[in-house]
Amino acid sequence: MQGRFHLYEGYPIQKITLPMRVFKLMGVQTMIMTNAAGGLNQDFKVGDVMIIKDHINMPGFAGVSPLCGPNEDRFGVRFPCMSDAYDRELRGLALAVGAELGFSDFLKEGVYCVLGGPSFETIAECRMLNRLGADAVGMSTVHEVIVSRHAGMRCFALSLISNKAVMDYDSEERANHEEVLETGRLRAEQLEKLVSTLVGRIEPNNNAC
Ligand SMILES: O=P(O)(O)O[C@H]1O[C@H](CO)[C@@H](O)[C@H]1O
Ligand SMILES: Nc1nc2[nH]cnc2c(=O)[nH]1
Repeated sequence: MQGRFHLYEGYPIQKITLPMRVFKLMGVQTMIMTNAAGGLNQDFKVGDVMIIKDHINMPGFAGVSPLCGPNEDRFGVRFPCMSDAYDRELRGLALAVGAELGFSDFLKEGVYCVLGGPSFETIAECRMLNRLGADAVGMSTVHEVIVSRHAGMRCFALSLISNKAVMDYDSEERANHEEVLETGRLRAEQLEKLVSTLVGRIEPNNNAC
């Protein structure tokens, strides 16, 4: 996909994730997703690329899930497991490929937290999310992962740390979308290289879920 749909654009969550079911019907077995996210982990720098190892689904806590409603049995079970949402093998492969490409300095692993947006977080919200165990915060990806996993597709996802979440009341920094876009432009080539090399290393017969 070029781009994606977001809750903050007003789309129902089932429409946001409809493409995942189309991919499943087309025979796709592995989903690779990328996003831009604010860095909550104080060790992260702008421009770091975080391999997502787990997520915190804030809208899910409030009952906003793409799987709400009657279960579509032809895709998956009523109560899908999420403790293995981000494929361990692909994460390891991505770290190895990143090292080979000389990207280890900016390649990290961590937990992504999704919020509804479109407002960026307050300082108190950033502090809370960090204490809850989130390393990065954004407004996408998790809904797609949930529907992909429900349908038995493997998931791999990367967050580009496009800005640092503001955690300090004395800070003059302000989250803004221009910085998000600019960081994306600066890392685009390396991200493309990382993903295309990774795709070339995925064994077709490794894909069975
Ligand atoms: O998650 P993606 O769409 O990559 O982008 C992230 O960056 C945008 C905000 O700057 C929001 O869309 C947020 O979700
Ligand atoms: N929620 C959220 N989404 C983002 N996308 C890019 N940066 C951010 C951020 O700081 N917060």
